[in-house]
Formats: sequence, structure tokens, C-alpha cells
Amino acid sequence: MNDIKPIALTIGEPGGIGPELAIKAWHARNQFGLAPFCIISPKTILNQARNILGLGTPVSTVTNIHQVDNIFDTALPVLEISENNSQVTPGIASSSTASIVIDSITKAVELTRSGDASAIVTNPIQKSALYQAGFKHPGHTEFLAELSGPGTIPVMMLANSQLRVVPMTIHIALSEVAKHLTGELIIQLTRITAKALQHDFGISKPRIAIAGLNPHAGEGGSMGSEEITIMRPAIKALQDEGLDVIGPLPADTMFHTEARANYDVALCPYHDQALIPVKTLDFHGGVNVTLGLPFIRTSPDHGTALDIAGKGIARPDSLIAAIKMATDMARKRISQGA
Ligand SMILES: NC(=O)C1=CN([C@@H]2O[C@H](COP(=O)(O)OP(=O)(O)OC[C@H]3O[C@@H](n4cnc5c(N)ncnc54)[C@H](O)[C@@H]3O)[C@@H](O)[C@H]2O)C=CC1
Ligand SMILES: NCC(=O)COP(=O)(O)O
Repeated sequence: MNDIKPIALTIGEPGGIGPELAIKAWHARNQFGLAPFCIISPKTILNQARNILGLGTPVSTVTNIHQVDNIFDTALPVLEISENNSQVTPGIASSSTASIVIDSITKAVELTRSGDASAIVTNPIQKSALYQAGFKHPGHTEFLAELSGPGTIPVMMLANSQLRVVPMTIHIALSEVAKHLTGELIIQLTRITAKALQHDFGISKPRIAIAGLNPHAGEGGSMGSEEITIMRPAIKALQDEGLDVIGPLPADTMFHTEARANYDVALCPYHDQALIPVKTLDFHGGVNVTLGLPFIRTSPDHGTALDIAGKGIARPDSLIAAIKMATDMARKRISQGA
């Protein structure tokens, strides 16, 4: 008997590495003690990946997620959604399968919100292919927030064993960052992050570092004024609430080993400022987790890797880490009676 409900794994981009990672993660289930999961997809996509990998993976359709626990030991459970009439070619992302990608995410959300799944783990999507098909959301993070209802503020956090980072702005052009970085945004994201670290990661008083936007955190205003006009007042307000927040820190000197020992999470004004250090320190062990949602969602930190899809060489480490993190979070919430 498993202590948590199954995990709902989405298919992601069918032409990417998601299908083969799901198969590899299933083969690694005993080695890593993975909780039962099912992949939400047309079965044809998994069969194709199975045949390419040649691992003889048993793939079994479930009509109901409650069947997953019984099947998981002996076969990779597939919760079938829409028929796949499109050709999937590994290494090629196509807008023709966008509805499958979106249906898989939507079904996973439905299952977690109804309490039938304990968490969602998403395989990577090819954002450009979805945009071509009319998908209006920059990525999963924003789409999941919309599916969660009005007022949801999603917070993207990437984590590995050495570093946790939160980009305060996500999928926007660099030229747009400064105007999106408001005091209110900094305060809201910091509060959500602090709460999640307490409840989901067991850090009773999270130490939070905030990176400056400009070189040298503005060098006293001579290299940009946002640190003085926007960031410092927001940080002061957070400190007055009792949160352990430092910053704005010069971003170039806050990620070396000794500096990282001073905080539990770093909030950074823009995407690459946050994601470059975490992916550089440990690309394959990193997990992307969305905080602030009414359900648990994790994901590998990498993308669709079209360049290696179908070659059998994609590493499942990050997907496995994402499944493990989702499981730990689900167990923690159960132990807290949440
Ligand atoms: N959560 C998500 O849905 C994410 C989606 N993406 C999307 O993925 C697409 C491609 O993005 P890229 O920037 O090219 O990043 P990428 O992570 O797909 O690939 C970067 C490099 O890392 C390698 N790589 C990635 N995952 C690997 C794995 N598991 N094992 C071995 N090697 C691996 C790739 O072969 C490539 O050389 C874009 O459309 C992007 O938006 C990117 C990040 C996250
Ligand atoms: N670079 C991180 C990323 O693109 C993840 O986006 P999301 O699809 O998880 O929102």
C-alpha cells in the first residue's frame, strides 16, 4: 500500500526527450524508490519511444488513476487521453501535437485538484511549437496559475543540492525586466517563497538573499537606481515583517560556495540571472518547482533537448529528482494534515 496517491506525469513535447525519460524513470523506480506515477498521453507515443529505446518496457493502459498502484510494479501505466493521429518524429517539435501536450497538463491538474493524484510532474514543452498552435501562456508556470484560478501568483523556483533560486520575472524580454520589477512583486514573491520553504521544505526560518538588478547592485546609484528606489524599500518592508532577508546583493559575487552558505534561497530580478548559476552547478540534478499553486508541481530543469531525442542518451536524473521532490512534498503535506 502506498502512502500517497499516484503522481501525474505529463507527456510534454512528444518529439522531445519526455517520452523516453518517462520510460527510463520507470525502469529506475526500484533503484530510486520512486512513488507510483502514470504518464498522461496517447499510448502510441509511449510505444514508439519504447520501441526506439529497445528496453522491452511493458506499457499498460489505465482507464482510471486508481489502477496505477496495482500496475506500477510490472508496467509503466499510461492514462490515455486524446487519440494521436499525428506523426511524432523524435527531434522534431510540432504544433500538430499541441492539443495532446495541453490536454495532458490540463488532465494532470484536474487529477491533483480532485485529490486523485498527489502531485503533477511535467515533462518539458517546446514553447515555440505551442505558441504556433495559439497557446497564449509563456510556459507551464503561467498556464498552471491560470488553471488554478484568479489571484494565484506562481513562483518559479529551481533547486538542486547546492542552490535554490527564484527568478522574480520569468519569461519576458530582458528589456522589459526593469519595468516589471516592482516593490509589490518583490514583497509578494518573497512572502510566497518563505512560506513554501517553511511548509514544503522544512526550513523554519528561511534565509533569503535578493540579488540586485544592476552591476554591483547599482554601485550606490551610479550604475542604476532600482536598488535604491524599488528594492531597498521592499526589502526593508519584508525585514519589518520579521523575514530574514538580505540584499540587494551584487549578483556576480553571491553564488560562489562561501556566499551560498549565507542563504537558503536567492531571488533574482530576471530569468538568466537565477537559472545560469543553478544549471551550471548541477544541470542534471536540478528541479523546477512552482510555489504558490494550490497543488504540487515539479519538473526537470532542462528543456526538450530535441538534439538528442530518440537517440537513447538523454539522462533521466532531473526527471527522477523532480518525481522525488514531488513525493517528498506530498508526504510532508500529509504529515502536516494539509
Ligand atoms: N519546463 C519546461 O517545459 C522547459 C522547457 N524548455 C523548452 O525546451 C526547449 C529547448 O530548450 P534549450 O534551451 O535548448 O534547453 P535544453 O535543456 O532542451 O537543452 C540544452 C542542452 O542540454 C542537453 N540536455 C537537456 N536535457 C538533457 C538530458 N536530460 N540529458 C542529456 N542532455 C540533456 C541538450 O541535449 C542540449 O544540448 C525550448 O523550447 C524551451 O522553451 C526549457 C526549459 C524548461
Ligand atoms: N527556463 C525555465 C523554463 O522555461 C520552465 O518554464 P515552465 O514551462 O516550467 O514555466
